Amino acid sequence: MLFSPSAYAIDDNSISLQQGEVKEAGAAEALKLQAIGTLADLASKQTPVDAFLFDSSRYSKWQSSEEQHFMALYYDAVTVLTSGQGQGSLKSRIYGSSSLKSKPAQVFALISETAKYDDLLKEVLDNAGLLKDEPKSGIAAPAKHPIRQAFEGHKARLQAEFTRARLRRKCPNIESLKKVLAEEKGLLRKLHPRWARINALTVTDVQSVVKVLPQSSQVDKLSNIFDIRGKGHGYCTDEHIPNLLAFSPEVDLTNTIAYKSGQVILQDKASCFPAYLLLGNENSGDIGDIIDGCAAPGNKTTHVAAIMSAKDLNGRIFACERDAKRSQTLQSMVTRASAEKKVDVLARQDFLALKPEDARFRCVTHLLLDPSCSGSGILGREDIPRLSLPKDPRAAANNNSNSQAMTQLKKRKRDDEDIRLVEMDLEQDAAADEEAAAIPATEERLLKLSNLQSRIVEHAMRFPAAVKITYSTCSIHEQENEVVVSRVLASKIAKERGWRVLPRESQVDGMKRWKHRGVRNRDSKNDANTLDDEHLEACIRCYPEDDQRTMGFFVCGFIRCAGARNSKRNGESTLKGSNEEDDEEWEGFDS
Ligand SMILES: C[S@@+](CC[C@H](N)C(=O)[O-])C[C@H]1O[C@@H](n2cnc3c(N)ncnc32)[C@H](O)[C@@H]1O
Repeated sequence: MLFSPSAYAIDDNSISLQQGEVKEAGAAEALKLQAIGTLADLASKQTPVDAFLFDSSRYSKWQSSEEQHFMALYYDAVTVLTSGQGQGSLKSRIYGSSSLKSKPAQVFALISETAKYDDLLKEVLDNAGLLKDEPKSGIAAPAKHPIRQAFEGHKARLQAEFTRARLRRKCPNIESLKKVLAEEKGLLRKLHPRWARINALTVTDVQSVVKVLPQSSQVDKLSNIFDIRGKGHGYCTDEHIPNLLAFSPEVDLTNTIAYKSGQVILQDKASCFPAYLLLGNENSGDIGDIIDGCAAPGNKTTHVAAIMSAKDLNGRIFACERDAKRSQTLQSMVTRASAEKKVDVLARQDFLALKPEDARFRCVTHLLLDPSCSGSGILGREDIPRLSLPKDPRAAANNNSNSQAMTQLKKRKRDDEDIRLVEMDLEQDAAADEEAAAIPATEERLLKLSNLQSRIVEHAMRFPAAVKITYSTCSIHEQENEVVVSRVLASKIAKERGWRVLPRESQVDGMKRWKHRGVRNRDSKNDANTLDDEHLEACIRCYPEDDQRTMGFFVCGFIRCAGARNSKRNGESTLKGSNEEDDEEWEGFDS
């Protein structure tokens, strides 16, 4: 029997195997076949699962190291799926494994992509009777590349069955087949757009950029970007965040000049909330300098810079990052977004070690805090597959002897290489975030995280001129969200300095209109969420896989009451140039 679709269930971004099912003869080999097909699909980036079926010859020319890389990747996938069933989610099994030769992110992407097409592959393989012919050891053969050889041996039969499977679904072409398969699996409901923020630091006219992007026709509803029935995908302008566009996930913007030159930044919609909430409503008189306390890889930092530029605000942005490697990514991202003139990267700097009374931070009025969290809102790679694959070496043979063309080519390659390095950094950061998300969110872990998160917000409240803070996480857990807000509001420093939550009615328009607000006692068992209804209204939540199609996210704004801002005890009044004559003591609010 083949690897049966009933042997696993795709649920909540994880695939869990039911014990025993995959031990059937040939199951592992069938999965290897599925893996090859899907891998071929991802490698070609233009045709779906049949890429290998129709053109397996292309892979026979590949260098052995690349072949080995491919082989290791799907052997790893088989290992993951056939061992450790019932021991945690797919993600935790991959990221927790010490025996994989390939990158965990690639193995995850391979399996989740394969899972999309397993029904079709099963049908094709079943009908081709492939495993029936090789009953003992599946389709494996002993020579150099057994799976490919076995596959090629049955190619004609597989091709015929594949065509029949397509025609049975009344699909005139591969593109429509992909769509039907996605519908069969209910994947369309789960599809996540490719969110793209147009960078106001380099672009003044959004339309001029959109014109040169793939899928440049505008659709009116978000759900219509997924409507690919022969009409093209189009893009949709977001209704909450300025300069944010949604594309179909199949649209690859990373190859465009606009992306490479930093005019377009790929950033989930929810991740755009904090900077917009922090600055969207502010005028030049309200703002001094800004600290992004936990900045890498820099999406929110560059968003802050873009809003400041669009509003013609003068302050500086201090972008603080504790981790050395991620500090480099942050610097690259700041450069790529053309934000260097506005941003001082404080590399390897623990935000908690910054001294609020340091003269450098005298004029810091706004702080954005997006600390490490459980990452439970991060969408799995089955929603956003990102797989780096070796390049087809034949593409490189396309050389030109003309020296001018060669020079241009070299330059482009250098540029591409730079982009690739930043991409790799971002990819590794994303993988690390996913890795963190794969660690079980035990009560103990959530409590530790929430302790640290509360400390970070309370530390921000100590900056003498600070008047506004946003706190955000990509977690769906109350313990890291509303509970942190409760704890912070109850803290000594918040009371002393007159901090309170930014009420919904004072929020910038797009955030005021956002429908998902804070929750109480959904998962916290310790009654630590003491927020009243008004506080909950002030909190903003995002849920993965609802009709808004964002990742899971939380953000809350804090502001300082007017009376407290003028208190001399708290340092300077609010902004640059304040005088220091008033010596009265601020006693703080009671609650
Ligand atoms: C969730 S990520 C931030 C994502 C970032 N805001 C963005 O939008 O691209 C959290 C980052 O904060 C850093 N971090 C955590 N605690 C920190 C601290 N105490 N000081 C400085 N950086 C910290 C982590 O290394 C990590 O890079």
